[in-house]
Amino acid sequence: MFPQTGEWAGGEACLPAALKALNGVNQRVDVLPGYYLNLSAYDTRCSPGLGTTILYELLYNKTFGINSSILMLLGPACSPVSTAVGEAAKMWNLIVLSYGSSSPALSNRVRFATFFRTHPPATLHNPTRIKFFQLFNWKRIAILIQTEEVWQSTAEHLEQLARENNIHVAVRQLFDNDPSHAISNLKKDDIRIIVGLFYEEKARKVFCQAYQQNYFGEGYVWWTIGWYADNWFLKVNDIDCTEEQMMKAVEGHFTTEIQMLTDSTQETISNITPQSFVADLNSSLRELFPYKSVESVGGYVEAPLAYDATWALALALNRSLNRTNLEKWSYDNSQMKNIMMEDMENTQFFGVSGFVKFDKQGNRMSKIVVEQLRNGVYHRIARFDAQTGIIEWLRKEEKDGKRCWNYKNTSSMDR
Ligand SMILES: CC1(C)CO[C@@H](CC(=O)O)CN1
Repeated sequence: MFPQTGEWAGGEACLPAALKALNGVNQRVDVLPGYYLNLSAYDTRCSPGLGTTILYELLYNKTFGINSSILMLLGPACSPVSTAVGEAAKMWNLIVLSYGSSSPALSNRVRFATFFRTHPPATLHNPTRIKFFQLFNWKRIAILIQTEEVWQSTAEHLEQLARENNIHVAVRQLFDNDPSHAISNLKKDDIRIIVGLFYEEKARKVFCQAYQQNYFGEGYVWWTIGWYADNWFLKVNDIDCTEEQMMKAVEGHFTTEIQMLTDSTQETISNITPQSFVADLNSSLRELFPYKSVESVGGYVEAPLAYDATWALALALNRSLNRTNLEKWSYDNSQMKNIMMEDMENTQFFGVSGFVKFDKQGNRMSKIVVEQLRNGVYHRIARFDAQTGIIEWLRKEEKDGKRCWNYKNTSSMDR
């Protein structure tokens, strides 16, 4: 399931990436020997209703020319579609492997018993936020949340981690469309460290309000999401602030985002390096989307996750060959589903998105990259691995952590 339009058209780049992985799998004699894996792709348009309809057609009407059961589902991408399809799929013992869904709700193993994902949940940002608060002895924070399930469940997880690490969440402000009241409450409570959980369009409204209420500058530390468009704060046509005002409001804020392409130059499971994967994908995307820059093709950043998800499915099926007969697969074969679940949980390999391994909730863990905006440009300053607790500083002047942001007096920020 690869959305080509809708809220997030991630399938634009992720389908070509998945097909490249499939091609690699089918060329290997040591993976699924004697079998040829075929992928039938469908555009869900990021719609839960359409995704559920496609699932039903695949399972029953065979109108897609499929004369046998589908073994596994690659996708959906968008969280709302994964929520609908992922909850239904378990009724047919169907393994679902998403490459693009970030909703923390999908970690619920009761609702989504057969759901796996190579795209980590949004909650993965939280250990990194806590790590930095500890580094700078920031004991009192606030969370500003757009009323969307993905952000509210991320906020709940962040509050739980904060409590466990003696960090006080002094204010938790929710807003739907207009953040002005929430911002004035943060200012009234003299909050200095703010974690903002909202989509890009709302981020513009938040920082425009912060400017108008003079709630910005060196005494305030904003933490937001790193996967907005690079110049998101300059798209001022939907807010009543100028570009210059927005530049002032957003200056110095930090972002966290999941690292989806490894920095390694080592060959991956598919015997190619991550760099040659990118070069190959770019040339394909230039042909498919000649009027777009490759970076602006939907799902470009997540394409490595789709490539690795395809390899993960193939390797899991390959493992199951030793214990079952794929020809015997049918939707009422729960015993075989259990074998495939175990094989998914035991599948691990080095892919183009880094090391791939699924935890008991079907989630894959990754590193988190921390950036800071300075004079309108994002600078990568650190990378954090929540599993090892290791922080890598990516710029030497930050090594001692003291001169990171040349604030004259950090004590003003630990209030
Ligand atoms: C980082 C992002 C853009 C988060 O949303 C994901 C889509 C979703 O969760 O619906 C895709 N990747």
